[in-house]
Amino acid sequence: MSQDSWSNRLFGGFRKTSEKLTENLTAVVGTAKLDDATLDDVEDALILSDLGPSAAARIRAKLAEQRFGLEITPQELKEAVAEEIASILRPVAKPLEITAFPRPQVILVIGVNGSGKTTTIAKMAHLFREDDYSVMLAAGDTFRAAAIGQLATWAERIDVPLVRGAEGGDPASIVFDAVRAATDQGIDALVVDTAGRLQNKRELMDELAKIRRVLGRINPEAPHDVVLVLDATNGQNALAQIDVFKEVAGVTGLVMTKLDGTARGGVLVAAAEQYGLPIHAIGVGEKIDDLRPFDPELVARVIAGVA
Ligand SMILES: Nc1nc2c(ncn2[C@@H]2O[C@H](COP(=O)(O)OP(=O)(O)OP(=O)(O)O)[C@@H](O)[C@H]2O)c(=O)[nH]1
Repeated sequence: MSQDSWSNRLFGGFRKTSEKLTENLTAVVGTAKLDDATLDDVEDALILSDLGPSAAARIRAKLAEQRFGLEITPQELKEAVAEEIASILRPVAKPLEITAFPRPQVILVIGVNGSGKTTTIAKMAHLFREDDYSVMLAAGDTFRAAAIGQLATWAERIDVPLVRGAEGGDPASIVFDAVRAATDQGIDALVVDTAGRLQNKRELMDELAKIRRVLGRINPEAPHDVVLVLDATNGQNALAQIDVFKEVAGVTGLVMTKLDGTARGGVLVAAAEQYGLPIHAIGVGEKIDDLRPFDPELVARVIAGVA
């Protein structure tokens, strides 16, 4: 997809988030001087738009430092906010790169059911292939037959090999078979789906620990990545999931999905500010090419409503 059509898609996807933030910001400033009361209102507007208290305080402090007592128009305010959002997003924007040697790079994908995990796996596979990497998928979520079936449908649709077992099978043994097959076939990236049963933390933790042990026996570096998929529509609750999964699985990076059609896209900024984990990509739709590595400058402008 061309950069232009992706930015259009992004603007469309983030429309609700950006409308909410710009409405909140525009309500604050007429052509007022930036005083304490206005800064309080700006901070509140940012919190209301899900950017989180910590990012809001940081942006407020920066605005105060640069413009306190000066007149500011709504447009200037949006531009200043965009710049501060970009400075929060820039350090965490890291595309997932295939660098493992020996191959394959093993990427565990975790997240609660319904977060968009399976769809994201297919989209990630598609992105890797666009960069000429070979990909294999492993259906490590054996808890539900539907999860295996859904991954199989995607694998077929995008023509990528899939290693799967029976419902209720041992995920670690599927992952073991998958790594062996991927190694034999010289596959670059092995993307592993996992169960998302957060309700039973102990079981999930044991399951992931077992997958890690098995992987470690084949390749001490594996898994190379543990990517947490978050659903932006969950707002602040998505942040709580980072805490839990960090504890259960040792997250190395994030993908945030469903940024289209939600007014809660500001949570991306909150996640970046509060956790500092790499954000590999963002999803703005259900189609195969609706996931892209994220460009912090563009996303910041889109969120703040600066065209
Ligand atoms: N609008 C939108 N929908 C998405 C996005 N990513 C995934 N979805 C949809 O969200 C729903 C859940 O996605 P799945 O990929 O099935 O999620 P999962 O986490 O694997 O969930 P289970 O299949 O229940 O384990 C599907 O209808 C997807 O099409 C996105 O970026 N935007």
